[in-house]
Amino acid sequence: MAAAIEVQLHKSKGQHLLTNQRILDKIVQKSAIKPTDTVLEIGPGTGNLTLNLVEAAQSVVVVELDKRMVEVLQKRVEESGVQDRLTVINKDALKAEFPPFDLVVANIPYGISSPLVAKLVYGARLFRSTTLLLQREFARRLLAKPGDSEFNRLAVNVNLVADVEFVMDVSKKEFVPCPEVDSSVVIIRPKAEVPNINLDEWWAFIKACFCKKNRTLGATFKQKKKVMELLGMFNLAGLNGEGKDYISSSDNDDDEGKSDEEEFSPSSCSEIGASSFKEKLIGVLKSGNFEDKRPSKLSNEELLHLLAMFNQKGIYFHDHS
Ligand SMILES: C[S@@+](CC[C@H](N)C(=O)[O-])C[C@H]1O[C@@H](n2cnc3c(N)ncnc32)[C@H](O)[C@@H]1O
Repeated sequence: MAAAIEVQLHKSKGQHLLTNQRILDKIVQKSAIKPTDTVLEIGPGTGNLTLNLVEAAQSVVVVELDKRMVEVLQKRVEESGVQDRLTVINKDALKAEFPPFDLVVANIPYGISSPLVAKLVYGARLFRSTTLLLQREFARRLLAKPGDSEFNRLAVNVNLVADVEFVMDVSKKEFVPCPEVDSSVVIIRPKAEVPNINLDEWWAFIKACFCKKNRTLGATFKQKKKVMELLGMFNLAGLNGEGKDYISSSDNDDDEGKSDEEEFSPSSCSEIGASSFKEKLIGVLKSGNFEDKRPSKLSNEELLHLLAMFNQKGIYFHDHS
């Protein structure tokens, strides 16, 4: 049975408990848990979902930050006589090392959605699927396709390694206390095959391309700041045009509410090197017909192709932010 609220709930820790048993049942059913599975649950709270998971799986590992929650959860699990199937890790899920598990099922604190999804999909542990209850806007971004207004860096990076399926919307009224936002359930499944690329470089490249996601790539790579950053890296590395060219992608993400940055045009001798490098960058974009394209409309295949073209010209991406 759901509910059992014996502790004061803190909004700052995302403590909104899901109390509708029909929705809890559907989350468990959609997760397709096998009786031999070990399920990882992040943020079990007082255990509304946990009690359902323990019934379906061989064992459940929960990671919960709040000791008060752990005490209530353990009491409920003991009352149900299933404590042997539960392992509790009383830590921050972003810092804890996860033991082996088959799948994740969780109603997570929304404040850690982004780093937690990254930790799961890019983490060392192999798993079958991750069923997550997320803030609706975040779920929509995960599900977005190129050209959708919600499509951004998060969708690009997650879609490189995983497929995301929409399961259902959940109204904020189903939680205690009622949060300000609605929710949605999605299932994330790792792709069977992922591109054989340097992921650190991919993230830096995507960060550079999406620094203003609706700006053309030509405009992005003409920015004075980018070119000058590159020049700095050039001098630092002492490469002077030989070997790898590193482009920093320390810019802020996304485009809302910021004025455009100045385009690079050389005004002194020290800026001549950067000017020719800018031409090299634009040459790559032009040769692939990418100059007028906006990153928010490009598929992962197109972005992978562009990265390969930069690499062929000896240009590599590197995040030193
Ligand atoms: C949205 S509540 C979900 C509770 C429960 N799963 C449910 O559906 O009723 C999120 C839970 O995550 C816990 N939490 C918050 N930040 C956390 C973190 N960084 N690591 C682990 N647990 C966290 C909160 O204490 C809270 O119990």
